[in-house]
Amino acid sequence: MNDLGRIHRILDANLDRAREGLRVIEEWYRFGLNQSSLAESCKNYRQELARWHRPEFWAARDTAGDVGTELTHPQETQRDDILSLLKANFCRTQEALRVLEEYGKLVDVNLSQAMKQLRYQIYQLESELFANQRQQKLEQAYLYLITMPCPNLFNTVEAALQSGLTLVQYRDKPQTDNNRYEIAQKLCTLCHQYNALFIINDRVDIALAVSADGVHLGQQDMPLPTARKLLGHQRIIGCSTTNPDELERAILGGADYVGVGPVYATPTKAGKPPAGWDYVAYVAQTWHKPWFAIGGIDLSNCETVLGAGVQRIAIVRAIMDAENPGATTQQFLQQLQAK
Ligand SMILES: Cc1ncc(COP(=O)(O)OP(=O)(O)O)c(N)n1
Ligand SMILES: Cc1ncsc1CCOP(=O)(O)O
Ligand SMILES: [Mg+2]
Repeated sequence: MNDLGRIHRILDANLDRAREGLRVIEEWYRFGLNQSSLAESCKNYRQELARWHRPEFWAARDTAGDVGTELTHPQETQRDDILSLLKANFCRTQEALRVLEEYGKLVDVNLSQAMKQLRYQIYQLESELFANQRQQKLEQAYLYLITMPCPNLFNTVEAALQSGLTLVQYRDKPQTDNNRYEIAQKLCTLCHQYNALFIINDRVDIALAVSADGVHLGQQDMPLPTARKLLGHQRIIGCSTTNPDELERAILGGADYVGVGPVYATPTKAGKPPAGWDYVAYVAQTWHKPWFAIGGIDLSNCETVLGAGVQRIAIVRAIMDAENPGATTQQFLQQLQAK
């Protein structure tokens, strides 16, 4: 085989690779998310790749003589969750397109240009998927667990995740940065194993460092527009609010959700006065994205809170301090579902 034949062989393998990666992604859009327009985009990209697959590329195929068929990285045989599976297939597709773009330059400049364009389109698709995926999960979350430092932090969070919790915030004020980073990393992995969103309190840098799903910012934390610049639109930003002015700033800044409270005075946020039920009612009328009532909520007053127009709640002590955090999580979820 001459060099041209070898290049055709590379193009053949990578056209297949890109199509396979896209097919895996397409199936999730179609059957996992019921998103027909995104599934359709994948199908169109696959068809475009098929149009570039010329007979001379097929003719150069030599599967039996491919020295790479035996090379499998251990990470390829197992994936932790659906997101890592999708990420791996986006990566596979983009790499194949990059190879096609480079080797295509030696054969057909139009093919090379088309592959470059397609690669950008796939990047866009990936960004949309991950942004979308997070927003959808947020929409579906009615119970938000906020952690507090405790000796059995991981077991407590895992028990809640096992009971169906899908949204966790890591809040750990008196902590050194290196410990905070390590704990955040472990919690992030744990939450993603259970397909739950993982948010970091206060710290945009830690959120970026551990690839968390987002950050929660209070009025004393980094300004929302700055955090948005750093985190981009793929990640979630939540804001604490206690009055209509703060809510307006959150709306203008493009917050994805807001915390509303404290609805009751709480030792977890000692000294912060309750925001008042009028403000709760105001948010219910004004804000159309997810919002979570927070502060002093437990199983004994949850029904009263839900009776005041609240649909979502954020909890620290009532779960973190519970004798049986899994059972308590279940009881909160049952009360929320009954509404
Ligand atoms: C969901 C949610 N709502 C409110 C807060 C409080 O944030 P903040 O006012 O910044 O106070 P700290 O939690 O940082 O003490 C929150 N963390 N989460
Ligand atoms: C962080 C925060 N912000 C307003 S109230 C609160 C703490 C809520 O904690 P708890 O659920 O233990 O009352
Ligand atoms: Mg804060």
